[in-house]
Amino acid sequence: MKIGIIGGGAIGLLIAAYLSSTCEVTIYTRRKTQADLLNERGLRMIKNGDERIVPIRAWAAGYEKMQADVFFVTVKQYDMVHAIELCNQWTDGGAFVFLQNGMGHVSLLSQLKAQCIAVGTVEHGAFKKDDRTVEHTGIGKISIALFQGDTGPLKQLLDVSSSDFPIEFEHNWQQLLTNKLVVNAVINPLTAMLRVPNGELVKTKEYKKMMELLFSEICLALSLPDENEARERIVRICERTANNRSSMLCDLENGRMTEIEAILGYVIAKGKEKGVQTPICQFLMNAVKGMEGRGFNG
Ligand SMILES: NC(=O)C1=CN([C@@H]2O[C@H](COP(=O)(O)OP(=O)(O)OC[C@H]3O[C@@H](n4cnc5c(N)ncnc54)[C@H](OP(=O)(O)O)[C@@H]3O)[C@@H](O)[C@H]2O)C=CC1
Ligand SMILES: CC(C)(CO)C(=O)C(=O)O
Repeated sequence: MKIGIIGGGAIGLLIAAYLSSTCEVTIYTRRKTQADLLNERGLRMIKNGDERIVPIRAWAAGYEKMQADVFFVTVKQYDMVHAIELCNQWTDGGAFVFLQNGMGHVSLLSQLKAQCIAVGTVEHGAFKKDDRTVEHTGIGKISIALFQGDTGPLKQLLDVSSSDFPIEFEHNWQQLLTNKLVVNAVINPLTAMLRVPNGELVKTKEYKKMMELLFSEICLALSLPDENEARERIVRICERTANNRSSMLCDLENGRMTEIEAILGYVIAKGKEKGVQTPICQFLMNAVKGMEGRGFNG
């Protein structure tokens, strides 16, 4: 099976490392320097302190046709517009799986000229140490749900799923993404603003209250059907990833843009549609946007 991975970041490198033992994998990077490095020196995967080198093929995206049975699109939300243009121009077949956190990408998917489109969530923790090195910091799974078309080549992913790197299929894409959205909408902005690891949100009494206030607002804005289940999921993830710094906190610490627009921006927009006020979400969104691109000393 041929796998194309668009984006050589933490998640792109992680998927490449695991699937290359059973599939023909090509990573399509944004920068030619990264593709050259991966081709010359291989991908370095670190897990539990052990490292292994995985020989890999990489190309800079946007120079020649990209071919695969399944493409995983692993760029961040803010690069999605360009990624869709890239896919339309340089692919002419294959199924697409979009693995972004948040919901911003969903409205862009109708612009993709493809027969089979799926979305998914990633429960692994992955950290890109340099352009060829990824550390697998938290073992989880990838869940995929069909967004448009029929499952076609996606079914083959079940054959390459393993206990080390499970890939599962869900029926309802909206539910799959909403469940993850709520987790990210609560944990990410709070940890980013308070500058604490995920576990602190459930350990510190005052932070737990902040979390509950934010969660209540999100429940109303999204009309969540089962609040208790959603609350339990958030607490479970805070506990399971207690020492992790959320991706939003890491982005701010490193002076990068965040995915806040695709996460809280979406919740705020949904609130507006329903006439639900979302002052806490707006407060946090402004706080995070104000900190973007500065690093914490800026
Ligand atoms: N890391 C994690 O543990 C988790 C991440 N996710 C989600 O997965 C998604 C990806 O995250 P992550 O891998 O951490 O992000 P990274 O920033 O590490 O990787 C994104 C990659 O996309 C590349 N890229 C951007 N535009 C293009 C383009 N036009 N063509 C080819 N490549 C491009 C970037 O290249 P360049 O380096 O040149 O800018 C970068 O390497 C996000 O939505 C995130 O929320 C979900 C769960 C866990
Ligand atoms: C689940 C969580 C909050 C883990 O850190 C995450 O997805 C993120 O940091 O973006």
